[in-house]
Amino acid sequence: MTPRLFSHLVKQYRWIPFRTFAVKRESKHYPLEKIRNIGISAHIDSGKTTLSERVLFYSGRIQAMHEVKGKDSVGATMDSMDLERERGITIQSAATYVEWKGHNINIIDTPGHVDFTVEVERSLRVLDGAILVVCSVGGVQSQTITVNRQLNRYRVPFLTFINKLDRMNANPSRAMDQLKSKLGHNAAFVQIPMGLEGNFKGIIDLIERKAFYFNGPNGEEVCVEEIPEQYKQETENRRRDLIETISGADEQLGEMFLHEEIPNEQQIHDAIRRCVITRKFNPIFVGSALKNKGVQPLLDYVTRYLPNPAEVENVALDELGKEKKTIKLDPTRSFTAPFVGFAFKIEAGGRNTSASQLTYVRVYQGGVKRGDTLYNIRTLKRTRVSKLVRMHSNKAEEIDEAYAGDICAFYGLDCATGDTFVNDKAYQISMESIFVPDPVISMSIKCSSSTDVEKFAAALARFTREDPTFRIVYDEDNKESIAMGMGELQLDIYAQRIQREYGVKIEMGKPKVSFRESLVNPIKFDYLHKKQSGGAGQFARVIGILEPLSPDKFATVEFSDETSGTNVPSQFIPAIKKGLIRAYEKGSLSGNKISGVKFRLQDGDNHIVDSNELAFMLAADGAIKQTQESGQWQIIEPVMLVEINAPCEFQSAVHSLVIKRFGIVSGIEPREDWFTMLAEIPLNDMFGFSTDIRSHTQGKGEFSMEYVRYCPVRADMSNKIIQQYQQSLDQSQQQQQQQRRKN
Ligand SMILES: Nc1nc2c(ncn2[C@@H]2O[C@H](COP(=O)(O)OP(=O)(O)OP(=O)(O)O)[C@@H](O)[C@H]2O)c(=O)[nH]1
Repeated sequence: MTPRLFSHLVKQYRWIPFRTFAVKRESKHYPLEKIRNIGISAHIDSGKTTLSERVLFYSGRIQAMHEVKGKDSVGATMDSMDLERERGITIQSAATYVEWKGHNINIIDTPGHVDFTVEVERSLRVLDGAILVVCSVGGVQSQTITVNRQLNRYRVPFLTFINKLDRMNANPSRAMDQLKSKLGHNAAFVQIPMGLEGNFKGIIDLIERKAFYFNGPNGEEVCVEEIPEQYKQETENRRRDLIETISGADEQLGEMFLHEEIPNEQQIHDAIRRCVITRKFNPIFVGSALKNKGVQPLLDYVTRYLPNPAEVENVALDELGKEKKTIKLDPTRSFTAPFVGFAFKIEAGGRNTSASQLTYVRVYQGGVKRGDTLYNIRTLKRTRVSKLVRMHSNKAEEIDEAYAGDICAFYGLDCATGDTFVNDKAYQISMESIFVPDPVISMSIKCSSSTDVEKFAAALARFTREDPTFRIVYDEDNKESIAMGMGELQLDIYAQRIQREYGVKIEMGKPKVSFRESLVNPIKFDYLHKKQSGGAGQFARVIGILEPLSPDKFATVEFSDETSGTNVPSQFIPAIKKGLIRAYEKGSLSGNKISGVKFRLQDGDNHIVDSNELAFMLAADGAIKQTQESGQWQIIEPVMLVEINAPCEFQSAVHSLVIKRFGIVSGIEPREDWFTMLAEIPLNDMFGFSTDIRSHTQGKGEFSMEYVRYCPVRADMSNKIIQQYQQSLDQSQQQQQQQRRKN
């Protein structure tokens, strides 16, 4: 298939329609104070989905509970995709809502695997609060650190649920110490457990000084009793710790503490709420989702401590006017203020359905009704809201209207993830988009049979549209399509989805790491692009320095306009930037992208007639080529932070495995008869690691990893990559010559 045909097919299939099963549901109009938009986020397998299932059950949203990979083979409600149920992992974030004691809680369950991190990113972007789930055995793990970073990025208030207290070696105190030491949280218990592991009976609320038991076959009967004698002293000690910790963060309680006044229950609750909303304090709750203990009180505290949509300041950027300013959005739930909605997730559709694209929208201001006309601020295109729904996992429930603070979904909107919608074309404001990390891994991808090309293109068009971290590029040198993503698991899941959902057999190449090229030392450039071939000529000159960025910025590029005067007219700066984007696509050492450089434009030249955008674009491109010829370049690669958990007897085996893969061990933490090892290992040396770790630990070891930074590759590796690239260039040259001769 030619690249043109391929890209034509990809474009043509962008609009595959999707779900049909919307049911009509009465939408209740909640006041702002009674709304909570929350996410459940955590490291892999901490119990997010299991917890969501309990929340749905206790709130009466579902009639029966099913386990993740449970014996009944039904699977948890929020893991609706077949692959999620089979593998017992969450792949896509899923939205639902419940009513809890007069409150409307909109919930998004997110995946734990780092490969699907954009799902967490987009959810946290639109939520007002979160539950951070931590396993009482694993404590703070590598993905907990990532989630914590994401919570910080969007300044999301959160509380922590330490789960799995029924497990062997459960240790909630250690987990809390890690939250303090590893994540710098100002944390204290609000609840403590009565017993642990097989002996875990219930929880004690430190503020109310009450014991909670969860009886009945599904823990649905919450019994509140006096605290057993044996826990009374611990309760008082922990309660004191709690008040001291909050007093350090909250002015009002701090004042009382100084004057040795004893705060009452309400005053403690109020102080915690203030500190949670301002992110000064992390209250710790405990329980076991699987054993149905601790979930109902957790929900009570979600409504008590986490903010309602009006308590979180949301701003948008005024796109009109020279100086862009931020505007505070009005959270009032009415049609008075102009509508502002943010598209944070897209489902571009399955194969045999008739409705159109489903777009998840968080409403930030005003309201929207079915039939309303909206404008996409990025494209200024107008669209009609043909169908408005609320999502309950994979089920769409039709509603008539949505207001500020709601999370809903629209059918038929023409948009991309991160677009802002308004109902008044003159009201041009946009909201900050979602942080999308760059892909770190790639594989060649093709369909086995030429008859499936159309379906294959349709599948790729859909998945690249839905997931901004999944990208397809066409490699001209090797004449093949390359799928790029965040990890082997993500690409493997898409390969399986293409086969299952589109019936297309595909072949994938070996995974390849996304190497990059970066500069070693600063280098000056002075490039003149001049062309005179009859008619209008082209003239543009750019002068400046290309500098390497610091290693922490190796994955980015920067540009600075340091010109004075009019040698480079300011209207050509965007064209220069465009030229750079093109030039950075392919380095000359290995054909990989260029990054980690700063283009400092200091001077240049123009011609009154012959200078135009194209000329300056080509001049920028030429300047980069010039620096490639004369500068010293290096190849850089993504390095991962790998966390390995295994029984202590395998520590030296795991250590040598890490060293063999060129890893640098940054810490080993023993706990009971297990240890946790942290190491930085190049992603390129991680292939097949899961098989190795299993075979070196009799199947008991497990690991997770996340991207940390780009680093220069080893010298031997660098030579190998350069050699391979040169060989592939020679080969394609020979093929072209042969082709020419044939023609
Ligand atoms: N012993 C015990 N196991 C639990 C508990 N909660 C969850 N699990 C188990 O832990 C495993 C992972 O649970 P999930 O709910 O899928 O965890 P998750 O965080 O949603 O997983 P990902 O989304 O794939 O990261 C499942 O086998 C659950 O049955 C708990 O409280 N105690």
